[in-house]
Amino acid sequence: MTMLNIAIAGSSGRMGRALLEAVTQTPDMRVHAALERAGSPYLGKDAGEMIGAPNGVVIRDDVAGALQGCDVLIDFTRPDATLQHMELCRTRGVKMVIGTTGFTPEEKEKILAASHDCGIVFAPNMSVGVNLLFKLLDTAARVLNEGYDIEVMEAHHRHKVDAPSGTALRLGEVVAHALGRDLADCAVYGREGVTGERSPSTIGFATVRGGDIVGDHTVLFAGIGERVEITHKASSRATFALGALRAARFLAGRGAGLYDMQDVLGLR
Ligand SMILES: NC(=O)C1=CN([C@@H]2O[C@H](COP(=O)(O)OP(=O)(O)OC[C@H]3O[C@@H](n4cnc5c(N)ncnc54)[C@H](OP(=O)(O)O)[C@@H]3O)[C@@H](O)[C@H]2O)C=CC1
Ligand SMILES: O=C(O)C1=N[C@H](C(=O)O)C[C@H](O)C1
Repeated sequence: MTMLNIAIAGSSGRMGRALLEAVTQTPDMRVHAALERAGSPYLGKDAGEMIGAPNGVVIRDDVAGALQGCDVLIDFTRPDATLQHMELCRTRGVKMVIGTTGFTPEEKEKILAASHDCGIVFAPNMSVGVNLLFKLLDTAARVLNEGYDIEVMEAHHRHKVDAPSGTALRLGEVVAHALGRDLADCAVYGREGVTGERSPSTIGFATVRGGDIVGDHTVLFAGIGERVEITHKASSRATFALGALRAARFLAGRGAGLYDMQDVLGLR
């Protein structure tokens, strides 16, 4: 059995902890390094302590050092941090799984450019269920292509900093692509005041933030006399973490290039 050495960025975060737990329980992977930002109160602590299973891996902030001997860096942090980590991975040929959301189009271009030098899986949602949803949605949008108003609704925990979620935006992109539209031209992000009647060519987005909601997404097709709703609800971050580990294993056997979970799951 070949062991994969995994480094985890943002290891004390919500996804960082879920990843520590998942890697610890995976026989062909080991936690090679656990990273946090300079000044973090977690630096110097045993990473395993955060999940109640000390493992001797000390949380550190020197990313370059952590990448030595590392096969894949898994990064669920913030766009600025991910891009900094990516430049170090790029020059060292370390593969990367990027789960961070909230990138600008220009930042996404940088990820594409870096993928010419190292393998990167970049996906706003690593769960199998949501990636199946993307497939189902493509079919639904092609069938319900006239007479149905399309709205994307999402709900997340109170700590989430970006909106709409990366997943909601991808859901919108899938629908727009299936209908031959460009999301940038037809998206409506929230409504207020006297908005006028709904334009049929728009794709609307609605965002809810509260409590500990892990992540709910619904795409609504509202027609005359019927509604179709396609929904996914995540009840644990383990689903995202396990998807990220599948992505890391997928990258192990591949060269440079930009992939997403559709590639990893063979759904393309
Ligand atoms: N693709 C997917 O399947 C999923 C994607 N996500 C995305 O993952 C990201 C993280 O989510 P979540 O775990 O809930 O967030 P958290 O805030 O819980 O964790 C983020 C971690 O990144 C660290 N971090 C932030 N900025 C920096 C920096 N500049 N340098 C180094 N480390 C930094 C934070 O440290 P500190 O606390 O010190 O700021 C923290 O440890 C979000 O973008 C979210 O949308 C989430 C779930 C699933
Ligand atoms: O921040 C989160 O928590 C999540 N973020 C991702 C997104 O923005 O789509 C995926 C998941 O829904 C959880």
